[in-house]
Amino acid sequence: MYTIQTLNNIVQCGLDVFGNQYEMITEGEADGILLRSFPMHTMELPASVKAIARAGAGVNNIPVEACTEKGIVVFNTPGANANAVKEMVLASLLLASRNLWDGISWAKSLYGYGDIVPELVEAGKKEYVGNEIRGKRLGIIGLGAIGALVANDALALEMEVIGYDPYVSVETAWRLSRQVQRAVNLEQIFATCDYITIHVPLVEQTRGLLNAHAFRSMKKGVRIFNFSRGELVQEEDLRDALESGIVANYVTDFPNNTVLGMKNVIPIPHLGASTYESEENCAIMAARQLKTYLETGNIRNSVNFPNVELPYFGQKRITVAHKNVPNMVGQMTAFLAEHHINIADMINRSKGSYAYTIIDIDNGVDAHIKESIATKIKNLPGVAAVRIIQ
Ligand SMILES: NC(=O)C1=CN([C@@H]2O[C@H](COP(=O)(O)OP(=O)(O)OC[C@H]3O[C@@H](n4cnc5c(N)ncnc54)[C@H](O)[C@@H]3O)[C@@H](O)[C@H]2O)C=CC1
Ligand SMILES: O=C(O)CCC(=O)C(=O)O
Repeated sequence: MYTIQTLNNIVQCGLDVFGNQYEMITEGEADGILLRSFPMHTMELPASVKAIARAGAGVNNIPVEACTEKGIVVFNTPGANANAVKEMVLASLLLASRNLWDGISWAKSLYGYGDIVPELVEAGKKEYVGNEIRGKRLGIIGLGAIGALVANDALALEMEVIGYDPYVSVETAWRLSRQVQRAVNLEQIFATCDYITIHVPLVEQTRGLLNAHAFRSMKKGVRIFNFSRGELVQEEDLRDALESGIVANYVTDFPNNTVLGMKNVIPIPHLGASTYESEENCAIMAARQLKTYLETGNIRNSVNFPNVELPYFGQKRITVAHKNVPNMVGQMTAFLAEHHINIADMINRSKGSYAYTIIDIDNGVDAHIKESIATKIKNLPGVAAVRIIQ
């Protein structure tokens, strides 16, 4: 029996993945945590927690580094909500270009004028003339799951597309149309684009990516779209750029009180991933990854540990989350050798400064011996967490 704590509303089809061997709780000690945008940074993590699954892409709401040190595996759901965000970006391109936000607000304000409303509409519509997006240049910062989808569809809308992503993955590169131009630096995007959309994670390196320096390099009248995270944009610098007209519109999925007070901001209440389809995709994927990890120790789509999969058929298994330093595996297997325990299968993978090892042992080993070996491994310097799965 495992316990899962949910920190946000998770759609039922995701919860159904767990089945009757799981207890779902909203408070208390759990083996796994399932969440969306709940801010976990100030939360006390019980020692019982083995894994955290984010039903979504961004993990800036989770204390990933602290989790890694404790051997807690953090998962996200890459690509599961990318189409939802892409569609929102496409809608926003038109929303901002055609002055739809102001035009619709004005049209609604005509309620009560009676029969002259059509006349007022025709007389007033000249205030809301916009631009077409065909032939305009779109700059995409971050060509991951979302950025790549936006790039390909913007080409289909006959935009010229240029992307910047120094870390683009091979899979994404394969999915990208060859017509997407490659920027070698951000300046190339800033200096030449009519529209700029950001699709990068919020990390220290990207915080304040759009700042005074960036705005100064941009074409006057550029329209900016932020469906990634509010903190990627330096707010006070944005205010100046909006006031001076360098930025014609800022469409953001992350409104706060400061940004709401700025002119030409189009605020959207974090609806990028809010489609029934994407909520289901994310919840199911997150739940499956969490369940698989708890039951088999196999890791798929973790942001802090490597992908590690060894087929599991109910055999005895030891899993170890540890630092990526020499002789870790040697020391672990030495403990098994001391007790004459045969290793049936084994795998070790690393990701950055951490690694993860799965050791399958022959059946028939006494429980107390397994516990004693697990304790010895746990006490090795550099080991963050040990589990025995049986
Ligand atoms: N508004 C919403 O509801 C949603 C927001 N998001 C946000 O969008 C972000 C991106 O999501 P995905 O495309 O699914 O993630 P992803 O991980 O597939 O793509 C991110 C891309 O950014 C690139 N990158 C990282 N640092 C960069 C830098 N300094 N300069 C240029 N490129 C850089 C990476 O190489 C990667 O290709 C998420 O981290 C999240 O914050 C994601 C889903 C929903
Ligand atoms: O769960 C949500 O609606 C937010 C999605 C999001 O921001 C993400 O996946 O990074």
